[in-house]
Amino acid sequence: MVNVRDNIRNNNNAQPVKRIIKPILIIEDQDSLLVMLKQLMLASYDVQIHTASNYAQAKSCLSKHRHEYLLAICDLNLPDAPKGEIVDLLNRAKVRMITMTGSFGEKLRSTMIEKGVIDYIIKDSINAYEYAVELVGRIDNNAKNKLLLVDDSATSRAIIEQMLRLQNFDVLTAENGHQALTLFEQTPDIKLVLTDYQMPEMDGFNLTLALRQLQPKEQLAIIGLSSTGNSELGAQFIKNGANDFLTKPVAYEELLCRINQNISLLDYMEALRTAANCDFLTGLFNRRYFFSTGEDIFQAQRSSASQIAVAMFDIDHFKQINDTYGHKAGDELLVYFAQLMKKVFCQNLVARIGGEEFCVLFYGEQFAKALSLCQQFREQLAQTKITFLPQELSMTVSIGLHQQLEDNLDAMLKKADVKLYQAKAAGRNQVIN
Ligand SMILES: Nc1nc2c(ncn2[C@@H]2O[C@H](COP(=O)(O)OP(=O)(O)OP(=O)(O)O)[C@@H](O)[C@H]2O)c(=O)[nH]1
Repeated sequence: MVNVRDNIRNNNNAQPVKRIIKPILIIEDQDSLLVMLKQLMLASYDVQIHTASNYAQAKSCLSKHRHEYLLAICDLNLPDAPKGEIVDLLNRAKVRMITMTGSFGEKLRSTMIEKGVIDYIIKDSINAYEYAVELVGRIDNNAKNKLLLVDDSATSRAIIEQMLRLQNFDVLTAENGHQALTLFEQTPDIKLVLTDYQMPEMDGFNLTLALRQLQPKEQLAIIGLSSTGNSELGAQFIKNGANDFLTKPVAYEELLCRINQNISLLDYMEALRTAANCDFLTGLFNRRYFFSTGEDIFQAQRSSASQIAVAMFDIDHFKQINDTYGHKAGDELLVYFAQLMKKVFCQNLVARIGGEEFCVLFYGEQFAKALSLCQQFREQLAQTKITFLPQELSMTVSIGLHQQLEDNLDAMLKKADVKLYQAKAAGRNQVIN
């Protein structure tokens, strides 16, 4: 649990407000603290907050809403329940809780863990409240993270699963490596695998090796579980491709710290990948990604004697749109344009390769649809009115489509570019192929 240090943090109010769908219950008898916590929560999240100043009010809230709450943040000592009875009440209502108290003691700490609280926070500074607010966001976010727990011991599996569910993770379980692999292949969005070593059919090392064939360390975290007294095992797990390891029996706080750290690292890597490969304004792939991935697709299609087509798109008179309505309006139109591209060309490689220039690579079964999809996109765009108050704006696009295979992707793009300029010269708002 956390003993929060008293250092002053910069409050960055520029951060966007995150929406939390399920309401939160705050139980606190001191009005000033209740108001402060509520304000901190509302500054960070768009969330509905219910409040209670004592045990009786909390009971009344739970009787009406207990199935709805994401969690409760509760003061342990309430005027009408001074011995922490609120924890049992929340447990009976099956509502997850973060407890807050003015004192810290080892006995209290272990009691809180035994009673299944998410976290136990000492109210010693503003940081404690900020930590609680941050934790709420993480718990809400955890529902989006799929974890696979692999252990042949039903008891150990049940204990760890309960710890993970307490933190709101989406948990899948398997009894051995084979089962885990099958589940993983059916559920590609699993983010983290927690695996025991000794299991029948396929052990943790072989599972780790097999998973690494499917996903690299930057996209899937694997944490090995090794038994106490076998220090070799941890190192072997890492050598076989695991990101981390833990000793069994697993301590709740250590498990969560390791999982959170590994997930944060994956999220960070994902953000870096997005920043490197995607255009900031539209979210489409950028020029660099288009050329590297496009070249791989080109070579694969060529070696299998498959056909491939490339289309270049350029918005008509875009400078005029910027000059008349401003750069912000221009940006909005670019975002709309990109969204429509994602929708119409969803099965193809789409990228923004310049200011108002976009590219699509058609391959596989999509090759035959290239011309009709380009026509459909051009027509739909021309018919759309985009609201940019107080005006309604519209735009058209010229498209050059090249469908004959050339020596390389670059040569195909050059041919598509020539056709694009023919489309511009012929009066714009048309596809030349
Ligand atoms: N708003 C906005 N404008 C951009 C962005 N990137 C490029 N542009 C603008 O796109 C315009 C492109 O203008 P031109 O190359 O002259 O072409 P055009 O006006 O579209 O004319 P044609 O292509 O001949 O139909 C320029 O005014 C750029 O400033 C961007 O990210 N946002």
